[in-house]
Amino acid sequence: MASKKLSRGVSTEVIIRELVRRVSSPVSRSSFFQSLSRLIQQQFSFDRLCINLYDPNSELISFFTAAEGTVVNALSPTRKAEKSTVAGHVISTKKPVIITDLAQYFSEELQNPLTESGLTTTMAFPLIINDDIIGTIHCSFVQEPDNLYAIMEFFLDIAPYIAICIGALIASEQKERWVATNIASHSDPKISQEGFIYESAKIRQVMKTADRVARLEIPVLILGETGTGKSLLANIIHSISKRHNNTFVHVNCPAIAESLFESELFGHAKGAFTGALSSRVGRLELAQKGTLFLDEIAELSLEMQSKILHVLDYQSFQRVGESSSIPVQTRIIAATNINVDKAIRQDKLRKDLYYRLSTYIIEIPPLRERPEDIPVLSNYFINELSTSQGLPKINLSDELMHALINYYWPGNIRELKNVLNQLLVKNFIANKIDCNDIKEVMSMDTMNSRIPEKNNCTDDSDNSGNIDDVSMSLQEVEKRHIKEVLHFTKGVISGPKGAATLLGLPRSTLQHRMRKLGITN
Ligand SMILES: Nc1ncnc2c1ncn2[C@@H]1O[C@H](COP(=O)(O)OP(=O)(O)OP(=O)(O)O)[C@@H](O)[C@H]1O
Repeated sequence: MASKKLSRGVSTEVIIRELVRRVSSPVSRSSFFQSLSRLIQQQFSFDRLCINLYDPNSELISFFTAAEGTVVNALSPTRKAEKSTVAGHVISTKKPVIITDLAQYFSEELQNPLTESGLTTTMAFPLIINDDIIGTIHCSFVQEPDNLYAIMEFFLDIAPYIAICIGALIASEQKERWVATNIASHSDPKISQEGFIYESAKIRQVMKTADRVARLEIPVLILGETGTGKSLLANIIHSISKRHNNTFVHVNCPAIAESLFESELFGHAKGAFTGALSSRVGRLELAQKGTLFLDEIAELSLEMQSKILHVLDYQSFQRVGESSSIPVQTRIIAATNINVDKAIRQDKLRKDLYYRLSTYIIEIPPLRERPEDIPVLSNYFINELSTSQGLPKINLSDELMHALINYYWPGNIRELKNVLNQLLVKNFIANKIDCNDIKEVMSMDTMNSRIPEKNNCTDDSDNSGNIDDVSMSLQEVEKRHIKEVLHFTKGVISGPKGAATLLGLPRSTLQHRMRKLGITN
């Protein structure tokens, strides 16, 4: 296939809208990929197009779906993200790669399957959501195209949207999987059909409220500590609202650099600033008729907060570098894990925005205040994690369950999930788990105070780090816990053995928290 000149007939904006439209209704990976491939073919010809997904925990790359075009037999569908490979390099640097002479680039001893299939030129781009790399997209050619630069620009424009679409598709696959495994047992009243697992009366009330609020068109503010399920609840509100056939766009506010936030959210006109080579649709517009979820909204600058207030008041916005207003029918759900009164007093959160958002506030209580949820959540996660990772299940003895129920859970459900994951791995390696394992996994040296004295798990523990000490604020507890984990990982933040993985947080979120809590590494 020879490369033809890049047609500017269809703008990237039209392609993006078409992609978003496709993922807004139920779609399979292969039909999404075929549509993408067809839309790209309308712009220029290529010989191979492929998308890889990346799992940071296992550091494995897998095909999103079968590649389009030239067959490259030697490529294994799941492989390690080695830096010596094109995909591995893009994943480790988060930067695109363009190679115009594959045969020369890869030495003989490092034969590349692409070269063996007759391809000479390849370009690969990172697929990034909220600063986390979820995969790579590769486009390869038998002959170097003469419009290589224009093709590169095209992919640079479109890659962030492909990432968002793939993220949405995978999230909906996960939800479907959950429904498939749990609907059969949904006579069990402990599991909500929408994917929120609970037993407590407190969460029953939260779900009741969410169900009512979802049917209204008002903004919602979700409050709760980190890892309590604010993002999951926002997603549920969207999926039971009238907007469920349109897109849910999740924006993790602190993960986007302040200088880029406005154009990320509102889009920009061509030439609006240096580097704005073409116009771009923002995330607000991507969520047209759907829901925009602004996570950790109080971390935004006051200027950006006032622009969001404008959207709420006038249902319109302006792209950066454009003077005309674009009407938008997007529902805004916001969340924060900070104390809002304090944030308003400290001028971190605009009072007017808070009032506008707080038409309806849903507060998710921390896990330690609803211990009834711990057994049902634990059993659910053990099933889910052991199935997805092919690990044998564990039976939580009364003693182990007691330890889980009496822990303070500063990282809430995210931390519980992470602890159970580590226990599954420990059990797989040693063929058993006991209180010592649980203590080790939960950094119990400092967090053991809630385990009753009679519990065997405490017999050799030092109770000095008593987090029930009323003088200790939650922030202090969080700070102390993060410091402990960093000490344990010898300062390593990312990677499978890093603090972010142990705490069950995205790396960028952990770094943000460390900055906020004044923790230097
Ligand atoms: N009740 C629940 N049932 C099942 N899974 C849950 C529940 N609550 C939270 N989770 C899971 O726990 C993890 C953390 O939840 P989520 O990201 O929604 O928390 P969050 O409050 O938005 O956190 P943060 O403030 O750090 O953004 C996710 O994997 C989510 O699916």
